[in-house]
Amino acid sequence: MAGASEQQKFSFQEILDTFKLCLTDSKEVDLQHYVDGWRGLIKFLNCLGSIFGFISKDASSKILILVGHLKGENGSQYATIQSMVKYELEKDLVDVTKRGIHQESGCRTLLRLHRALRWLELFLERLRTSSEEDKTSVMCGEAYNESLSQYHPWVIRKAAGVAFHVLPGRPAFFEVMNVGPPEQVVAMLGEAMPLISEVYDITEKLYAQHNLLDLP
Ligand SMILES: CCCCCCCCCCCCC/C=C/[C@@H](O)[C@H](COP(=O)(O)O)NC(=O)CCCCCCCCCCCCCCC
Repeated sequence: MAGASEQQKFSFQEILDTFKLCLTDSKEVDLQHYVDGWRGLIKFLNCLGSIFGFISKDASSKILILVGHLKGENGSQYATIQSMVKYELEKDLVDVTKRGIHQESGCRTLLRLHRALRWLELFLERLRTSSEEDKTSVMCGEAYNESLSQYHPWVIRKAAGVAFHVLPGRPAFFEVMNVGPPEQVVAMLGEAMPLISEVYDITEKLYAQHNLLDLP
């Protein structure tokens, strides 16, 4: 996040603002902003405790792969998710049927984050419409079961379930989000959700068009 050091308190608003910047005028998804949005989320996750370390580590490693592409000699091809897909498919840089020599393709790496974005969408929507007595662990678990879990083996699902249990309760969770009183959190989410959904939907359609949704 611009200007904020790792330890500094940050607002969840900043993270969602970064995601908002993802959409270009022609409705393409800017990869640098997408990556920055995830960086913010990982930072937030790290504030929740070391039990989430295995999750943030995996997400960070995927971010690093994408940054490598962005900073690489063909970086300009990675300006948007659309240009990345076009470039990698044209140059045969994607393992379409089984894991092979292109395990770190932008397409397969981003797909993992894209699937996690669906979890985020479902979780934030639950958070937005929740009431005081609702449990974040339940909201998080339900969102996970409806999305990301289908791509994970049993051990990961089990570990994720254990981690969800130690999530702070709704009031403390809102506190960490550092947005203001609950009404303000709800309003902020209401404003940001449509944009996150749009980023998700555009990516989903693009991947479907090119048969990339099952990349190994
Ligand atoms: C608030 C609690 C946050 C809980 C996060 C829920 C998601 C649980 C994901 C569990 C992932 C476990 C780590 C390992 C995953 C990998 O096996 C698997 C497959 O990778 P591969 O094909 O390269 O082998 N990787 C993935 O599916 C990518 C997972 C990326 C997860 C990123 C989660 C970031 C969460 C950010 C939290 C922000 C919370 C904001 C709420 C207000």
